[in-house]
Amino acid sequence: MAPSDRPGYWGRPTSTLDWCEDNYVVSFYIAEFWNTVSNLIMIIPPIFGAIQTFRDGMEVRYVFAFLGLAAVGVGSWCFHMTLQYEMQLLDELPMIYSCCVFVYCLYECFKQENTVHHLVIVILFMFSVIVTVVYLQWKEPVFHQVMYGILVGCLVLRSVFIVTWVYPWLQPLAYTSLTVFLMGFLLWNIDNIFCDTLRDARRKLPPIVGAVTQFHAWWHILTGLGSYLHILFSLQTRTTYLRHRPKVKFICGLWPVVHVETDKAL
Ligand SMILES: CCCCCCCC/C=C\CCCCCCCC(=O)N[C@@H](CO)[C@H](O)/C=C/CCCCCCCCCCCCC
Ligand SMILES: [Zn+2]
Repeated sequence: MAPSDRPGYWGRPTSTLDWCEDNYVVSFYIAEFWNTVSNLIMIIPPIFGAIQTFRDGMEVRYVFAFLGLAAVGVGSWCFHMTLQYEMQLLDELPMIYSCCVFVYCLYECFKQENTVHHLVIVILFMFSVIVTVVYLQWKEPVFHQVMYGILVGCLVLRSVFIVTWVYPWLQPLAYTSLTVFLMGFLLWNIDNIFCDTLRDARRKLPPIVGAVTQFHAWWHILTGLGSYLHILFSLQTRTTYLRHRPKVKFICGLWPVVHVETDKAL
């Protein structure tokens, strides 16, 4: 049966990008199976992070940071499942918006509690609007990638400043986040550059190799983890500055969360 006749087929791909994973191979209902399910790491932990942050009475910007990451995960799930252009926007535009929230959190971490810096908000809002309008007109993925890269570069510079000059003891968390993120970026590039070789290898080798060599899926996992750790770093910086005595705990001895004691904790 041709893919277009199968139940669950979402229609001819209309996205401007189609990744290296072969389409509709694992499931009739999911165009890129591994690229889709790997988004769970970007959805589930940040939701718990948002709940914990809300319960601890922390500033709402950190709840938005966690929810922004979860929104990227949901958008990315929809995109890889369908390969439809509208879903691609649901994946890529929230990457810009949530990164702007991260930038705001990290550049405003040494300000009085619950103060709002309107100028920074206006600048980041204008940046988001301009990127959105230009990208809707000029459907060039490299434009989106460069804009996203600029925001990540701002986060890296600010993180390095904080752990060099203010809180050196946060270096392990900051550099783990950065290393994990950059490893993901390396695999994202390998997946794009060596796609033909990877596809050939997958066809000749056992199916398990096909699953573990989906480097775009690994990019989701590593960038999801790196971004989550980045929010923890940002939260740790902020709560240390506010003298809220943050504690990093490991759920099941494995998964890191920041617990904070504030007067507003529920
Ligand atoms: C100091 C640590 C920095 C951590 C920064 C974390 C910022 C995270 C912000 C938002 C979360 C986004 C999570 C990424 C989800 C990816 C979803 C995805 O795969 N989307 C694709 C479509 O499926 C989309 O087309 C992919 C775009 C990839 C763009 C890659 C550009 C990366 C640029 C990295 C530049 C590094 C600069 C380093 C400077 C020293
Ligand atoms: Zn993706």
